[in-house]
Amino acid sequence: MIKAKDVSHSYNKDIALKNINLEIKKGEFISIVGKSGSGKSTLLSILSTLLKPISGEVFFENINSKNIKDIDSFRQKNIGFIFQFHYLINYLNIKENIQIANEKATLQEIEKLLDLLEIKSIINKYPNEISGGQRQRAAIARALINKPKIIFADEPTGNLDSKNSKNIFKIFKKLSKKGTTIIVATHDLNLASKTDKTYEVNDGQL
Ligand SMILES: Nc1ncnc2c1ncn2[C@@H]1O[C@H](COP(=O)(O)OP(=O)(O)OP(=O)(O)O)[C@@H](O)[C@H]1O
Repeated sequence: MIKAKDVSHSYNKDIALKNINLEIKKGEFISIVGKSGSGKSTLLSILSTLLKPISGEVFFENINSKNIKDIDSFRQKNIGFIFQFHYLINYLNIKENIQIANEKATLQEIEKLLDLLEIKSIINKYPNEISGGQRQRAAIARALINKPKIIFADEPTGNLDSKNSKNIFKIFKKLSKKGTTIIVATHDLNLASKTDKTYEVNDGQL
């Protein structure tokens, strides 16, 4: 489903990634670990096509990411993003925050998703009225409303305690069992051990 071929990247003259080769299959739940500055976020940004590598290629179902038009449309339809900070909009309630990602989403679809994430009761609450774990789950709901085939999550539990972090990984596991491909960068080796496969980035090498 996702393939990286000889991917290297540098910022100015600093090499961030060296010759990465990687293949991720449909429905796999993958973690990327490594110490701070090792290149996890850079790899995630390149794999998700948000960042163009200096050299090498990334493919999604055989679409080369160099094919900007096709890849933009693929990204829009098929990829969901979750970040360390939730980026919910404070003056919108949770339902409205989710509708921002998909204005055609029905109340029934939103409720079903919130039910899956066990936060149905907060649908009319505002981000500053709920807990950090609930906010992150709401951000996951927003990423899921378009039914993405692939989810990229960069340190999604970075702001959460261990109980909430474990819950988020349980949700990812559930989604991957239903066929969603999930790629998570984390510094938490315990959480990484819950995924199907873990890759370590060390000084830009996999
Ligand atoms: N926008 C940028 N400009 C210049 N250098 C950058 C930029 N982003 C990352 N780097 C450098 O690239 C290397 C890899 O950074 P990256 O953010 O991918 O690591 P990381 O493993 O995600 O780190 P962390 O766990 O701290 O988020 C580091 O040396 C970093 O300083």
